[in-house]
Amino acid sequence: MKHVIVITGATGTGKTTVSTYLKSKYQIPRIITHTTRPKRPGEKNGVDYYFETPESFSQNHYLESVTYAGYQYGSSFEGLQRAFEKADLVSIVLDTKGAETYVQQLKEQVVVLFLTVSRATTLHERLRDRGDQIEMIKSRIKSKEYFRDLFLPADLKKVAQVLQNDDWNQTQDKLDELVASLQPSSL
Ligand SMILES: Nc1nc2c(ncn2[C@@H]2O[C@H](COP(=O)(O)OP(=O)(O)O)[C@@H](O)[C@H]2O)c(=O)[nH]1
Ligand SMILES: Nc1ncnc2c1ncn2[C@@H]1O[C@H](COP(=O)(O)OP(=O)(O)O)[C@@H](O)[C@H]1O
Repeated sequence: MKHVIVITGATGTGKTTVSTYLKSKYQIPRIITHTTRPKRPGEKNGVDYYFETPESFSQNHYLESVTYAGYQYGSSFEGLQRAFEKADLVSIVLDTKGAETYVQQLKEQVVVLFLTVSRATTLHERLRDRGDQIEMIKSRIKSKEYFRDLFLPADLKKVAQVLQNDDWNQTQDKLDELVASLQPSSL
């Protein structure tokens, strides 16, 4: 059976870093999602996201879509299919609302990884160090979606694995264990 690792949690907890690690170490492709958010420096269309206008965003077929801090984000059926053509185990980075929908839609095909850090102020520092514009950081951390995603939603408690991403070396060890548990012989 094909599986999707859904990586979720608040902005700055390390979701993209985790998906990049899974891709580079284990060739686990990431489902590329669509957004109307402006590109950050260094981001590439078709690699980090499919960057859309509000008009082009509405043309795709979504398994789920959300508004997050004023921009639209959505994961298309085509994106999921493209990733499954490459591998039986793939990942996707979603807000917690998207993670809930993925669990409802794909059920036991989904493995949820909820990322946290022990101090929320660490997240602000990470966003600044990542090079996000100060105005973007301010509006992001004021958004209700940012606050919501600091906590694991009740309906994901039974299915999610919580990963505290304070120390990157420890996180890598935990990811290595997770991937080993998902190898075909263990499933
Ligand atoms: N539900 C849903 N969330 C998404 C999708 N694509 C990205 N996200 C989430 O949208 C939020 C904002 O993403 P982004 O602007 O890239 O900020 P970042 O989390 O700071 O890197 C994050 O929680 C992402 O995980 C999607 O297709 N669907
Ligand atoms: N364990 C960690 N320790 C220190 N910095 C980290 C750690 N994990 C990720 N980062 C850094 O924090 C920033 C935010 O990570 P990112 O993966 O972009 O988060 P998200 O996708 O959840 O918004 C990036 O600059 C990343 O390199």
